[in-house]
Amino acid sequence: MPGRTPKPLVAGNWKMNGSAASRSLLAEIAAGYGPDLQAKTDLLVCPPAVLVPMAVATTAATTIAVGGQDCHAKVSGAHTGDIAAAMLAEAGATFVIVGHSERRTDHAETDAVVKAKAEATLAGGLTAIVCVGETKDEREAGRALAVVEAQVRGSLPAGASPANTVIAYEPVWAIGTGLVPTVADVEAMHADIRRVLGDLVGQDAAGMRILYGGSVKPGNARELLGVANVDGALVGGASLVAADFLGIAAAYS
Ligand SMILES: O=C(CO)COP(=O)(O)O
Repeated sequence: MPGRTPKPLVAGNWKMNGSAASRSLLAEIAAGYGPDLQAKTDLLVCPPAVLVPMAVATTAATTIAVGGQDCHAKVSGAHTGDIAAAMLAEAGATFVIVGHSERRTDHAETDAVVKAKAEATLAGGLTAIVCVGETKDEREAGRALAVVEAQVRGSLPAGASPANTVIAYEPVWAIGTGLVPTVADVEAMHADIRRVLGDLVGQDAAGMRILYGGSVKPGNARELLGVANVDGALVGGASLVAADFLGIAAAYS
């Protein structure tokens, strides 16, 4: 059976979790990521920045990619506590998550800030995972599609292509709650994001990966990830348990 196009990506966002002991989690994930799984699904782990070198070293003999969870829009300078895309790249990361709703909320990141960070990611030679998603109030008001469309238009980096940019649709109300949208709602949203990408990048839209995120677990992965235009998952809590993360990755096998 031919694999899906674009090739699905299952990405783990560890958020502010993990320690040096997470080496064993990564070793377990690596051990379970066999040739069949590798052929169908790409795997990425995004630990806190200080754990990136450990994750890179632990996965060095595998095809598992490592990413950061944020970067600054500037390449260097007086930005205490921040980290540049090039620093993540030097540590061996190849992806950066930008515009996660937790950062949009905790750090008041606007679409313009997210776009600048995504552009810094591309300039550093890494792939940006640009996160978008509506709140519960916005969905209940019937504004989900419009809100996400505006976020995609406002956050997509200049020069975005399937090789350097991934979109992650994460409804804020589904993150860490166990709640998930209906298959019909996921299908409608992902189709709409594809349409908007068509406006923005033309034919390249077809090859750009659009991930779903928000309470993805092994038990719902096949249903959610099997939806048209869902090209993988951005996984929070379940990415911290090897069997769960691998179980989600197996959704496309
Ligand atoms: O925010 C998320 C991934 O970035 C999703 O988190 P959960 O999978 O824990 O709901």
